[in-house]
Amino acid sequence: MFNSSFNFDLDETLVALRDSVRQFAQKEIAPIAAEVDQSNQFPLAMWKKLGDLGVLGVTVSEEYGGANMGYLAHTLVMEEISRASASIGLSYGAHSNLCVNQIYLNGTDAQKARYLPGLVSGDQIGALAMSEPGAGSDVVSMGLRADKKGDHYLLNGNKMWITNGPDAHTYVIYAKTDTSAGPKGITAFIVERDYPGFSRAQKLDKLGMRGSNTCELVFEDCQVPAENILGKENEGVKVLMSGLDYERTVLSGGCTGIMQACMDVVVPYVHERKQFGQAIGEFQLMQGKLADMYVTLNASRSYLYNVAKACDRGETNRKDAAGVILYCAENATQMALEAIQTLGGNGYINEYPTGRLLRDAKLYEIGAGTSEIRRMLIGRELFNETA
Ligand SMILES: CC(C)(COP(=O)(O)OP(=O)(O)OC[C@H]1O[C@@H](n2cnc3c(N)ncnc32)[C@H](O)[C@@H]1OP(=O)(O)O)[C@@H](O)C(=O)NCCC(=O)NCCSC(=O)C1=CCCCC1
Repeated sequence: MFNSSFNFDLDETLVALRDSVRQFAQKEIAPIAAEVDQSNQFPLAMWKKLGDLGVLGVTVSEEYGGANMGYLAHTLVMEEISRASASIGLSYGAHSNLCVNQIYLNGTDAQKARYLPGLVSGDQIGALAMSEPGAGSDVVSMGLRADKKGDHYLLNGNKMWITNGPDAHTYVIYAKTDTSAGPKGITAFIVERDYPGFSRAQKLDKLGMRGSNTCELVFEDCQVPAENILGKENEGVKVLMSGLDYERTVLSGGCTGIMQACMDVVVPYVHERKQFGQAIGEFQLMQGKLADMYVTLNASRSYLYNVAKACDRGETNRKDAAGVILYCAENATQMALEAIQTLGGNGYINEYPTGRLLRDAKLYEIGAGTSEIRRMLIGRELFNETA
């Protein structure tokens, strides 16, 4: 393992949190990373272990069992778990940020009391569903309908590519309560897996992140009590958009975790691997690769930790949330490619983790908004604010 001595101005509490999660992740998660990838299966016993570690509600107040440590802390946890296994990191992020944090930020006291303790302890698993087969980048055009019938809503339609979908007990779902009102007709709901009319379709067979379970969700006259609206009726776009800013920030820790995992493989390898009578790390071209990886990881972390600190100050913004994940995700993919190149023939066989790191990294250029959507959001905002 390679740990940089540069500490990015993290205070003692954050360093202690990062180090304890690192210790746990290297002991409990790293040894099963290849296995969960090969088996295409998240290890369900991990949820309780993460709950016992106290990291499933990092942004949640103590009242609901959380650690109340904020977004930078959450990002550091995401990074250390993803460094050990990007798949387990992704499922962790979907549970703790997309589901738990959305309920914490937008829920009523009754909703928070009902759902958060079980999700934070790891007894329950959480997911969030926004994308649909026909609404990915253009998520606001979603077709899942929610029609009011007395004291409940009837949901009809599908959600697609849902992380933790096969296993979750609690889902944050976005649906159209007014199909003629565009973004002003979207409502967020909390859906429990046992609600009548709700089902999970088959698990998806993905290129990477194979240890993170993903599926399609099906709603056929699914009955959801009106009290399960998260936020206000027809104001779900606010929940969705602000959630994306936090999601893009915290999930960027998945990218820096993958970059760190690349360093963890490459640094010892250039010492051990001998060619032309010497360690390949003696060659300047290899030292150049090391230098580029180190600087790229530091630059990514610097941007990320600063955006996470802005979230902690209540100053999150769409441009930098999109910016940080754009930068970190593309760097993670490039770094995984360089790690494969550095290991040569060994980098290309599955005995080494580099191929998995590349397959896992690619997800972050697509999920939580594609690179193209991120560039569009940043460029449009920059152009408009400088007009
Ligand atoms: C969603 C998006 C940003 C939409 O763009 P447009 O240009 O239409 O957005 P725009 O015109 O800016 O806005 C629309 C309306 O919305 C209002 N509003 C915006 N922010 C807010 C806010 N904060 N509060 C209240 N209203 C807001 C805005 O006013 C507008 O309404 P109006 O038309 O004026 O009536 C889009 O660009 C995007 O980003 N797609 C990727 C989705 C995407 O990221 N999925 C990923 C899902 S998959 C996923 O997350 C994971 C995958 C795998 C791993 C786990 C996570």
